[in-house]
Amino acid sequence: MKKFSVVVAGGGSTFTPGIVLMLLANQHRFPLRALKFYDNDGARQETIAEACKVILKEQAPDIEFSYTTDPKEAFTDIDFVMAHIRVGKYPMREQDEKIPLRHGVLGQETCGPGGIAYGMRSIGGVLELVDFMEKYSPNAWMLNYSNPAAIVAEATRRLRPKAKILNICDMPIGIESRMAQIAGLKDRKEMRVRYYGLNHFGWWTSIEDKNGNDLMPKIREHVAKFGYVPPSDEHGTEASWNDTFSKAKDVWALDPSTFPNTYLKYYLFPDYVVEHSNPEHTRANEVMEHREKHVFGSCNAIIQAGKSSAGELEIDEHASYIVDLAAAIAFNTQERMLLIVPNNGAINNFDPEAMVEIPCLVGKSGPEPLVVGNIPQFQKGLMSQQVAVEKLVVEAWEERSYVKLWQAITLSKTVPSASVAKAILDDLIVANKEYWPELK
Ligand SMILES: NC(=O)c1ccc[n+]([C@@H]2O[C@H](COP(=O)([O-])OP(=O)(O)OC[C@H]3O[C@@H](n4cnc5c(N)ncnc54)[C@H](O)[C@@H]3O)[C@@H](O)[C@H]2O)c1
Ligand SMILES: O=P(O)(O)OC[C@H]1O[C@H](O[C@H]2[C@H](O)[C@@H](O)[C@@H](O)O[C@@H]2CO)[C@H](O)[C@@H](O)[C@@H]1O
Ligand SMILES: [Mn+2]
Repeated sequence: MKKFSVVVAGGGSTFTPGIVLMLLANQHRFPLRALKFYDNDGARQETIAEACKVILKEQAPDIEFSYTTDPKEAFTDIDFVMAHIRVGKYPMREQDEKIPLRHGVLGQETCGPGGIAYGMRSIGGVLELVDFMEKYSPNAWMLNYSNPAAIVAEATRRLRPKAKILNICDMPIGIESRMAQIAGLKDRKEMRVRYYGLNHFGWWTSIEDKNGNDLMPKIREHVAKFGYVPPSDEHGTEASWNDTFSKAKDVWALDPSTFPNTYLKYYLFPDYVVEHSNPEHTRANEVMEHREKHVFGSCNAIIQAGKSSAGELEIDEHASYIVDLAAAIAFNTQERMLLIVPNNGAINNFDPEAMVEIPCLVGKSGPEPLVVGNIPQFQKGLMSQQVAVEKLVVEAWEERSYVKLWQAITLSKTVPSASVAKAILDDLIVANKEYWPELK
């Protein structure tokens, strides 16, 4: 079987060790000859990389491993780029979440003004990765899950239309895992789903088992009472995430014929989110206090001891969708996956140039979207407003336009008025002066 060369862009990510463990657990279906890390923060990456070096030496010494901050070294002779960068890292995520709250508007990583600010930072970073890939390994594919995936996907559609890049998200994977548990199945892959929307803004319309039996009624009975909180939670979900999974029951009530992506809570219940937010301590603080501390603490322990058992790194099961995708391209498996792709008529009564998150069959030439057909007025109205926000952000970045970015924030369903939008925008400009293009 052919072996592949992969570069992880954003090697210093807290998700890198879990993804490396997942890649090692999937060598039978996606074997590696080489694995490289690339990051623009060498110190952050070195800690993650030196610990992963110990793990790789123990488990797969024949995989050639290296890490670098040099794009030419990183992107030469690779088959896949797995990209998960966070431009501005957690300190800027904290600003994305706290600045809107100062103006009575929800602060979130990928939604609302926070997501717009994050998008204005991410576009340049991801386009740079695409250009490195095309310069040094023109036949490679980029599997991008750098957020905000919706804005990044629109930017790559518009500004790198020929690039071999697939934009993906693991939120549906996580929710489907919970749905499978609720339905009494062992794994989400025992389900066959139909879904449509934008990234972090979608709905399931059909869920069947492999024999075509409708699982919606059983799942619906649970979601109506408990949202996506499963009967037993072996993973020990963090409180704020548990609240999000529980709130899905209220989001579901707005269209009981479907199941919602959890992110719709931010657009349909922004008042609830603001009431339950602490402007001094947001999700970014939780992640820095938990995931970042845990991952870097484990990596340092592994480096000190020279053995992986000294740390408590866990395989990122959800990330196996990345191998599903890479294997589908490498071996033409025709895997059925939710991907963020140009609509191009798949949703018949929606903008053909919108980037939509829908089921696709994936093979060596990339994704082949399945037809969705017409969508209802409620979802169409919500999606039209949100996709206009995402498109305006990309136009604002490309044209360096203050007014278009003001329009984008004003148009967001999470923002009450143009005056509040302007106040938030002016604060975000100051906070992002190192990262955004200068607006005129
Ligand atoms: N698509 C999804 O469903 C999904 C799921 C989980 C995480 N993510 C995304 O994965 C990314 C990583 O998340 P994290 O919490 O581990 O962040 P993190 O800050 O721990 O890691 C991000 C890394 O990217 C690096 N980086 C930033 N800008 C860069 C650039 N221009 N070039 C190269 N490297 C750069 C940083 O130095 C850092 O090491 C984020 O974008 C996050 O939103 C997406
Ligand atoms: O607040 P964070 O940084 O913990 O999570 C934000 C990300 O949340 C989603 O990814 C989840 C995923 O859905 C879940 O199953 C599990 O794997 O954890 C992931 C990260 O927590 C969302 O899809 C991402 O886009 C967000 O960045
Ligand atoms: Mn996501």
